[in-house]
Amino acid sequence: MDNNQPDAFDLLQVVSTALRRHASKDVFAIGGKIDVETLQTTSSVNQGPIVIRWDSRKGGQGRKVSLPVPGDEMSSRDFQQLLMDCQPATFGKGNAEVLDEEYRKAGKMDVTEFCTNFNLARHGIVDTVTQALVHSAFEEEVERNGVRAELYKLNIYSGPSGKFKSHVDTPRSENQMGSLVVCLPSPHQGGALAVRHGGQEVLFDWSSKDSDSIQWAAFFSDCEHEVFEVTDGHRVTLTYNLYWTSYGPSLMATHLSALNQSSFHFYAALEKLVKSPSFLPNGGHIGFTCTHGYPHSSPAAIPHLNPMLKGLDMIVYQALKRLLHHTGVLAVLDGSHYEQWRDDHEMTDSDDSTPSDNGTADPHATNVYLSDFLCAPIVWERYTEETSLDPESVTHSVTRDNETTWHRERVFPKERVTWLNGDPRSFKELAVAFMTYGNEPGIDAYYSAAVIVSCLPTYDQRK
Ligand SMILES: O=C(O)CCC(=O)C(=O)O
Ligand SMILES: [Fe+2]
Repeated sequence: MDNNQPDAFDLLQVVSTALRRHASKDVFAIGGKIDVETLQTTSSVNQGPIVIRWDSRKGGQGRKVSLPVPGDEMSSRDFQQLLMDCQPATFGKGNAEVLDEEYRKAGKMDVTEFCTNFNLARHGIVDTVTQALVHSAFEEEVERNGVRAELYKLNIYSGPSGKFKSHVDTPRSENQMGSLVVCLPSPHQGGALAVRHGGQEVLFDWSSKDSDSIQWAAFFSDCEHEVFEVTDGHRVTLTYNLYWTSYGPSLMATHLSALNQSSFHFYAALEKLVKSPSFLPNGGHIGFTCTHGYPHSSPAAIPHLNPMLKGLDMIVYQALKRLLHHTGVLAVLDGSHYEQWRDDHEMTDSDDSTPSDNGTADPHATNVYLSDFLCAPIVWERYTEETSLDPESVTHSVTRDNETTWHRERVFPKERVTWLNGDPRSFKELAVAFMTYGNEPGIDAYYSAAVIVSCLPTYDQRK
């Protein structure tokens, strides 16, 4: 073995440390890149280069410059004028605003002095920040579900000595969660941004000779950061303050008034249905078969499932939740091979309480096995004459102190569900729910489809 090679165990240890339980907190700065080429082809309306417009102090005229700055003389002159129209950037020291070029050497233009066609939302930057940072800060912070970015300043750090020494940004409100820096296409050398937190550092080096991309970084407010010296060229940035919002993309599942449901045709029809005395007067379950697939592999994923619903599934979930409080996303297990097996062995259903048709032939209702997770972990089922593949009574083993015991549990109750859009088992997109393992070698599987099921109270209760 090469002694200079690190031991695989040490390498693994580094990975484990990085991924340790609270690793989410280690995500404190993220960044990304947009190629200028992509920029010019992603929108039919807002095509072309990034443009900055401002009122020049020279003659009070409106000026504009495109980035990257085209090679012609006039464009270079406009860019020079932008440099001249920027003011020396200050920074906060205690309560005072200080100008000290040893600490910060940069030009700035306040947001009231310029405008730009650069559009954060168009490039998904805020979406990415929300996705990556909101979840890193999630834990107890219930009201922090999304992020809003507010343009703050244009800054130009020019070579040979543009810089901003180590500092923490002053929060502008208690809702401020971080800062976002977007580096516009302009050739420069040096000027890397270092962001530090908890003894770790992330470096964003956007220096480039050919200014072919927009690069950005976002970080939490409590991170110390610094811009190293720009040795050549001009590093042009837009800075944004990032604020928490109480509403975010994943919140729709719990934010029931987010959508005006009454604008949907089906909502009025559904409301009428559940208010009708002739519809399930003794109560029951109503279900909707999801139109998208939701792969999940553990019960722990359940709390995160509702926020992930897509399209019509989310709209129906909201509607049912609003009308009938007890609504959940579940799986329907396809127990057909158990039923076949049972019939072949001329056995009756093990559970006498299995709901029946009650004499009313409702073509929309079927008896199904429900699971409260969409794709259960492998459940070890021991084949016995009586229970082979019975979804209602899964047998699983627990090994403790080298001793294995077998448990039988009623994990997948059979319920009668009235379907709003058809029994999921008639849809073809069923996902594997769990695998069973018999005494005989061989593996079998149940299949499942995601459904939204609500409990409908009796008519007297829901009146
Ligand atoms: O330009 C950067 O990368 C960071 C600028 C900065 O830290 C600030 O404006 O407060
Ligand atoms: Fe800063």
